[in-house]
Order: sequence, then C-alpha cells, then structure tokens
Amino acid sequence: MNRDRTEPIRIGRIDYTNVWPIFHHFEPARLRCAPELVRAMPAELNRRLREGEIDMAGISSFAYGLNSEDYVLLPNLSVSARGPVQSILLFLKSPLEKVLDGGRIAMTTTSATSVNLLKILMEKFHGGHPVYESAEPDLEAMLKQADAALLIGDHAIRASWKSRGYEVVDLSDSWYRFTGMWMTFAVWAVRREAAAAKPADIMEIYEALVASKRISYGDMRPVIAHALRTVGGTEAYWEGYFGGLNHDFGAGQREGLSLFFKYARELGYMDKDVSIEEWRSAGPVAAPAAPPQ
Ligand SMILES: C=C(O[C@@H]1C=C(C(=O)O)C=C[C@H]1O)C(=O)O
Repeated sequence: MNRDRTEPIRIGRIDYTNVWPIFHHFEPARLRCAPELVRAMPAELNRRLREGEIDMAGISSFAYGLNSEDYVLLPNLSVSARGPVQSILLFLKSPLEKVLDGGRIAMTTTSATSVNLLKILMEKFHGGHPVYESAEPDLEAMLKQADAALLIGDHAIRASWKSRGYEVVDLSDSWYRFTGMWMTFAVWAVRREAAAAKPADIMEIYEALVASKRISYGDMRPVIAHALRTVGGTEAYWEGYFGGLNHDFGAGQREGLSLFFKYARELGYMDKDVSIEEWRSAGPVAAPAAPPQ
C-alpha cells in the first residue's frame, strides 16, 4: 500500500521503555512537517511498515533484514547492547540441557529479532534442537505449556521483577559471550518511496530524533523519573537499564548486526544475504560529487 503523499509522515514508535532516550525530547507537533506518531509493539510496527501503513519506524533489526530492499536505514539510531541488556530474557522452568534436547520454548509474539537470536544461540552455539511456539507475552501462561519462555521489552522487565525463582538467561549477554560483538535489536528504517518523496521531512524528523537522543544522554534523569512514574521499579534499576542500552548505530553495531544476519542465513531463518544500506548513501545527504571540470 502506498500512502497518499500529501498526508503527514507517519512514524512508528516501539511501545517499550527501551526507546525512550530517543523519544523523550522528541516533539512531533513542533516540527514543520508535523508527523503523526503510532505506538505499537515491535512485531506490529514491522508489519505496518512492511505494508506501507507507516513511513518510518524503529523496527526489529531482523525485520529490516527481511525487507531491506524496500527500506533505507537511518544512521546512528538503534536499540543495541554489548553485553547484558536486561530485557531480552529467556525464563527457564526446566534446566537448559533439557530445553536444548527437544524441550518446548514459548516465544513472545511481540518480537522478530530476539526470537531469531534465540534460535541462533540454541542451535548454533549450544548445538540444541528445541521446539518453538509463539505465545502472548504472559510468563505464567507460557510456562504452563512450555519448558522455557522468551519475553522482551517491558514484559521481560516486569516478569524479571516478580520472578518466581526461574533461572534467567539474558540473550544479549549470551550473544556477547559467544561472539564478543554488539547485538542490535532495533534499527530505524524508512520506506524507500517516503525517503524519495519527502527527503526534507525525513531529515527534519531524523535530526529531531538524534537531538532528543543527545539530550537524553546528556542527562538521563528525566527519562529515569518518567520510567519510575509510569512503569515502577527503582532509580538504581533504571540507571542500570539505560546504562546497559545503547542507541547508536556505528561500525561496531553494524559488524554485530551483519554477523547476526549471516548466522540467520546459515540456519535458514533469513532467505538472503542482507546488505545494510544507510540513508546517507541513498538520500539527499549523498549529493552526487561534482563532475571533474
Ligand atoms: C532491547 C529490546 O529491543 C527490542 C527487541 C526487538 C525484537 O526482538 O524484535 C524489537 C525492538 C526492540 O524493542 C527489548 O525489547 O527489550
């Protein structure tokens, strides 16, 4: 579906706390192009962007890989970690050895990246062969049916707070231990036709997102205060949480994401080699070089 280009740009916002540093100081109503914000779970934003219902969004990095030919990626924005992330969690009811040996893992319907990261870790790095199923993100209901449950985002955070003594594996930590690399969970993608039709609007939005991120990183206290008020927890928890997250997309994150795509392809979960194309090489930032005189 191609949207009517006279309408304002529609931006998807992941409805989890992990993106707050990018959005806390982002005020769409103050932008000249007055974009609309649509909040949803990552899997829903992945679908909406793929179907052209929205023009740009933070989406699962895996969903970017699946449809990369339709998208350009905004530089320097992501949800990444190098080591533990605290919100991509596998809760174990049975010992890991049993899970690996044909055990059942219930995986949240809200994710695309972490479900594939889980498969890579279980199969490539642990040599296991679990059985996967999708389930709504409700830990106790998931563990009634399965030996282990994968939750992400605020669902994982809240479940970790009221943990019933399950062993918990932080998948970002596992990825780092096995590869020594960054893991990028979400990237900011723009539909190619939107980037071509409205480059100035995309640039205005992009600069406002990057500015919001810069302000948040200069002082995380307002973001932490907002998280305390709306989600709960303690100040120390949120300091640790935002301290472990990273919202850049540079050489390290790119290298980690390429490796993730390579392993997903190797295991048959990604159907092609993915080349990561950032907007600067496709958009107005890359003005053609002046021809030699
Ligand atoms: C770090 C996180 O990153 C996320 C994980 C995603 C996924 O698994 O598809 C998508 C977007 C991000 O929200 C998280 O949700 O906790």
